[in-house]
Amino acid sequence: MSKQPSLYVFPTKEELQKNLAAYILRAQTAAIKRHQKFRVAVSGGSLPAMLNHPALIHSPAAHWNAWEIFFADERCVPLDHPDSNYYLLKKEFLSHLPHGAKPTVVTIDESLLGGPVQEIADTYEQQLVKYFAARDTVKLPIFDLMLLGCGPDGHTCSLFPGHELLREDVAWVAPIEDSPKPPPKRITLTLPVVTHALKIAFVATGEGKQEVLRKIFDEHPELDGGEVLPCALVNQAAGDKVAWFCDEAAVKGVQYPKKSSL
Ligand SMILES: O=C1O[C@H](COP(=O)(O)O)[C@@H](O)[C@H](O)[C@H]1O
Repeated sequence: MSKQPSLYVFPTKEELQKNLAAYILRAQTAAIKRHQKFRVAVSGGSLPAMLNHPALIHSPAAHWNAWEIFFADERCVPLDHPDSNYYLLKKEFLSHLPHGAKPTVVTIDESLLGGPVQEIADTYEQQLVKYFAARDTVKLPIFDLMLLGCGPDGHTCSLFPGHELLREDVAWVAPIEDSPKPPPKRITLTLPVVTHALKIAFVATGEGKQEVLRKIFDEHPELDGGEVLPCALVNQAAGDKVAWFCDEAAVKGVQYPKKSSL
C-alpha cells in the first residue's frame, strides 16, 4: 500500500469544490459513525471560499449539528476584523449554511486580545482539551479532518519555514508574535497536532502556488541537509493520510504522480 500523499488535480474550480465536498462528507460520515461528532480544523486564507459550494452546503448527507469546527490558526484580531480567520469562515461558509444548521464553532477568546499571545494560545488549548480529553486521554488531540491552505512560501497554519515553532513538540496550540506574513500576532496548532489528525486535506490553486508545489513534491532538501517546508513536513509525517486538492495551474511542472478522481 502506498504511504505517499495523494495529489488530486481538477480542471475547474467547480470540479475541485465538488470533489473536496465529497471527501469532507466521507470523513464526516466516518467520524459520526465512530463518535457521533465531526471534529474539523479549518484554515483561513483561500480555503474558506473553497467550501462554499452547494455540493457541501446543501448536501443532504451533511449533519451540521454534529460538526465541531476549530481553527488551524487564528490571527490575534477581533472576530469581526477582516484579518480574522473566523470572520472569513463566517463570510465565506458559515453564513451560507441552511437555516437550522448549527455547527459548534470554537473561536479564540476575544476578551484576551491586547494581552499576551501566549495566554490566547493557552486558553485555546484548554478549549481543545475540553472537547478532546474525554475521548482522547492521550498526549495529542485526534482531529477527524484538517482543512489546510499552503502559502506560496510553503507555510501552513501559522507554521512558517525555518521558524522555531516547527520544533514545538509539547504544546497543542502555540503563540507566534513574529509571523512573516501580517498580522504578526497569531496562534497556531502545532505540527504534531496537525500530523496526528486522521485525515489532512490541503487546497492549493493558481499559478502563484506552482513553484512551492514543485519544491514540496519534487525536491528533497532533507537529502542535502536543506530546509524542509512546513507543508512538506506534513506530507512526510502524515503520508497517505494527506490529500492535496489542486487545479492544473498550481501543479504545472510538478512531476509527482497525479490523480484525477477520489
Ligand atoms: O496566513 C495564512 O495563510 C495560509 C495560506 O493562505 P492562502 O491564501 O495562500 O491559502 C492559511 O492557510 C492560514 O490559515 C492563514 O492564516
